[in-house]
Amino acid sequence: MADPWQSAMDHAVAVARKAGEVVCDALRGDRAVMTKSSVVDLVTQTDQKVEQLIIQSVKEKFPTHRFIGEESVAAGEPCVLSDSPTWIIDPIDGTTNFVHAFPFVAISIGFAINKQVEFGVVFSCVEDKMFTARRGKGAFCNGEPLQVSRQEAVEQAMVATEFGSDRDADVVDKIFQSLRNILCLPVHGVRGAGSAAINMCLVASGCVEAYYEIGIHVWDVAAASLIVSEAGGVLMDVEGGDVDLMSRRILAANSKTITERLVKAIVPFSLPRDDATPPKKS
Ligand SMILES: O=P([O-])([O-])O[C@@H]1[C@H](O)[C@H](O)[C@@H](O)[C@H](O)[C@H]1O
Ligand SMILES: [Mg+2]
Ligand SMILES: [Mg+2]
Repeated sequence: MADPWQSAMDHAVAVARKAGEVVCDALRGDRAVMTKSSVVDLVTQTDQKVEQLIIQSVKEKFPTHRFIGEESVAAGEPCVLSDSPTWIIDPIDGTTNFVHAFPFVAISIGFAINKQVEFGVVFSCVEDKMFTARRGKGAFCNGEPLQVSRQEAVEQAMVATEFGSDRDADVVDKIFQSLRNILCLPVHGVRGAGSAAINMCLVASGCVEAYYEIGIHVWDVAAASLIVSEAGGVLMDVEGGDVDLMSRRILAANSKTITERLVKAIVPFSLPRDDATPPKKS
């Protein structure tokens, strides 16, 4: 049977590529910086412009579909994942990188029905890498199949994580305790690309064995979560239960063995859920 969502996925790839051109062009010019939840939670006009570009272009083709977009939620739209077809958009994942022209930024577009991600598209535009996954049909980078690493010895693993944008001293202490525990397992190394979506695509590509972070949002990880699982990886909560994309926490790895070792090392904490914030607009 023909895939009912193939045309939506093709559209996502096309619009992600167009958005990538806008982002790469903007990287060559001035980038005025604004702040959101804190002085280190950054946003630019390009984030807003790219989100509008994606939403408008999807609306023209799929007028009944719903959206969860990072910048729309920041502007007061609700962050609700219903059973309806929903596009989950991060127009620039890695805005801090974008502001500093650190060359890892991605456009992330996930598409969910019945709260399940059906396809995911992550375009790392400076690298010109188009990561795609369709549920049940594998994960790809520029058309080449992806496979997670087969390394199950944590002592020989590379782990990706991020410091996030929370500067509360207690939170920062917990982040450092986790890092200390992981470095002393020991592991080969700890890395961070500055983009949750790219970190997860690195797991899917077999370049790092795992990525974890507390503080991410659903738009950072929705698309890449499918890319990881379709590449043979495992998704979990940082305390070891089922992953919940609204919970602000994620652990993505190549295997259950690695996730179980990391769960013991990560110092967990909780943040308000993405779907807990009441919308500012009625
Ligand atoms: O704000 P944004 O650049 O779209 O997304 C952020 C990036 O993915 C960053 O690497 C991660 O540490 C944050 O948790 C995300 O919110
Ligand atoms: Mg993001
Ligand atoms: Mg973003």
